Amino acid sequence: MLPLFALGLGLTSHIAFFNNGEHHLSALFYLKIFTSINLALVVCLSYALNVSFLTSSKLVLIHALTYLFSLFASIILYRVSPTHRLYQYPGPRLWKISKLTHAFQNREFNGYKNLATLHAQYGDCVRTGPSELSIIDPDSILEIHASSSKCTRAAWYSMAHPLKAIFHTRDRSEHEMRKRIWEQGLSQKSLRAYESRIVKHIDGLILKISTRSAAGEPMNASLWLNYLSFDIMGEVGFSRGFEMLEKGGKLDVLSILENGQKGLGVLGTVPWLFMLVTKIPMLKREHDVFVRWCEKQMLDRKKRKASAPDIMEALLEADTVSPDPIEAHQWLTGDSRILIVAGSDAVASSLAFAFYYLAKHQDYANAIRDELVARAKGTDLDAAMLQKDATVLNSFITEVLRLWPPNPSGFLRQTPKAGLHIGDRYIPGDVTICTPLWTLHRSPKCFVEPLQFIPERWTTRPELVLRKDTYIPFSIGAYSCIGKQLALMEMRLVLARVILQFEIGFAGTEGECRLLEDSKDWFTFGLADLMLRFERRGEERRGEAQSTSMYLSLPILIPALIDPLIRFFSLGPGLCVPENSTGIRYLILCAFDLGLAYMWLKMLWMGLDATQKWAIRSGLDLGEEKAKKDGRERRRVREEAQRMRSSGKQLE
Ligand code: HEM
Repeated sequence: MLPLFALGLGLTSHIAFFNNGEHHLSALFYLKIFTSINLALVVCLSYALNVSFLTSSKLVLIHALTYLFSLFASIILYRVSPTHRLYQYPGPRLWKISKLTHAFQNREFNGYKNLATLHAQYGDCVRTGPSELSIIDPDSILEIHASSSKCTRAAWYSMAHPLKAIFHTRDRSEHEMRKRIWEQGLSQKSLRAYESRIVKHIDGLILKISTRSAAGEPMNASLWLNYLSFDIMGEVGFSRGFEMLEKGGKLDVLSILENGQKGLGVLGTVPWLFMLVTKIPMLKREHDVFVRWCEKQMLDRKKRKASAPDIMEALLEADTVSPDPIEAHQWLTGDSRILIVAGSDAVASSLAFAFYYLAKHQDYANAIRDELVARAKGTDLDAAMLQKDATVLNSFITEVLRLWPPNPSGFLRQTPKAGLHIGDRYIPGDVTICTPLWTLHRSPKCFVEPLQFIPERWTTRPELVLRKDTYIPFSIGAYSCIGKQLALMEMRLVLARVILQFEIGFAGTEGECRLLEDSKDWFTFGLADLMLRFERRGEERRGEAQSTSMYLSLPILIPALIDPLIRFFSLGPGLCVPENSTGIRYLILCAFDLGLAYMWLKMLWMGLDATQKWAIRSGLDLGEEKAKKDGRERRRVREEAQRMRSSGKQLE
């Protein structure tokens, strides 16, 4: 009788309870309740039936297992049965039964590749979970993501619980409120204020590249770009330098970030499991270290008065007016975490893939360089000019983000209660929809020659773009990337400055570079090594230009500069200022000499080609502070290069 009761209870709890609503936040609670009830039953039965604990335990265990068997059998049968609301959608059977299959398939952090394989096999709309579809139908994008869409964020986003953050907010109005606070630190005015501070860090990278290039050493661009984006994020996010570029591998911050993120690539596919794991002390250690580290950055910033504006400023201000201090703390910790991950990881990976294509396609690097030289017309490389005039550079970046969007597995939305019509397809309510960006951006329905890297599709060959509305590396609509303009500004500044000063090539052969094949999908990319060789363009050109200039101007410079001095100190007859020239006549002749020298130099300058001019300018334009230290710095670079050569030391 009792086993029958347990069977019935399993069936009923599935139909009446587990089959409705969301349960991912309560996994640990259910586990505790189930264990407690069974322990209580052991004790009660032992007293009620007057049997030993061992006997009552056996009895309870049999019935608990019967209950679980009935519950899971019912769940599994329903998920594959024709009565299931997603039955008509094709997909692998094991994925339909449980998202655990998805997690298992992602065990090598290859989530985006798994989704691409499924779409190749099953078409544009694949059932990737009991209640989940992955869709790359071009007609679905606006329906799912545009501001007018009725879809909201899926259960996946509440994984940071109990922390709160803009990225983890599912409620539209709450999200809108938080977004308004974030926008203050990312307005056009703020971006303009960040620019020079960002350039300072880019100069730091250029110095490192110069060192390596002078020593003839390759460098792991994946690593150094990570350091750079992390430093920039520290600067504009928290007004503090993490000094990653300076200290390099000596800091383990990146491994904290890496360990905190990794779990998402596998367990992120099963939100309830992720929540469970991040609640169990033994298992949540890595995750906790990461969250605590982010919290510490936020608390440090809270104590300091920043000398310049940053993104945290508005968030901290909102904190002071919040009525609930605990909730305010959760918001700040959660948002700091998002700022640290989103602000550094996505830019680093986009830049790494950009450098890969620069090394692979030297002709694009040359085209970008020529355009920058022509458009800038001798002015500085500021962000506004790059955004407006650097068409080739911008099309290059756009194409990199098409082929390698930093969130390759895309993002998840949930259909409204009433369901969603996409063309003649009906998707029931409360279904999770995944938009796998990597696969979508490579769909032949959206782009001609979709697997080829062709930046011209965004400029001179628009016929290669079939569906522009499917290009969404930053997402679109209410939940789209709030840091898009900051990210693009960083990318443009880094690429323009490096391309102007260096030739970029693979350290080995292109085939030896495994960036595209071996980078991991941790929701963002865990980058594989990208070993590049940089060759300074400015250095030898500047040398050339300067020595030619010195050589040609000597005949005029010597009399022009020395002669007046000779006359002034009455050291003897002048070379070209006549001996009897005094007073005003003397001054006029000196001015004439100097004017002549200036014209000579000007003519020399005009004789240089545009790239040589840029090389000289960018060499002189490494920031005020550095310009002062230039001589010292170059000596240091030479010495470091010498040391590395003699010891054969690899810094990475
Ligand atoms: C190339 C670089 C970047 C790319 C491709 C990118 C892409 C994205 C995407 C696709 C989303 C939406 C995800 C979703 O809805 O699930 C997003 C959200 C977000 N991104 Fe970025 N991102 C980049 C850089 C940045 C930077 C530099 C910041 C720094 C502030 C940033 C901050 C954010 C934030 C705060 C959100 C959450 C927005 C919200 O919930 O309203 N991102 N990003």
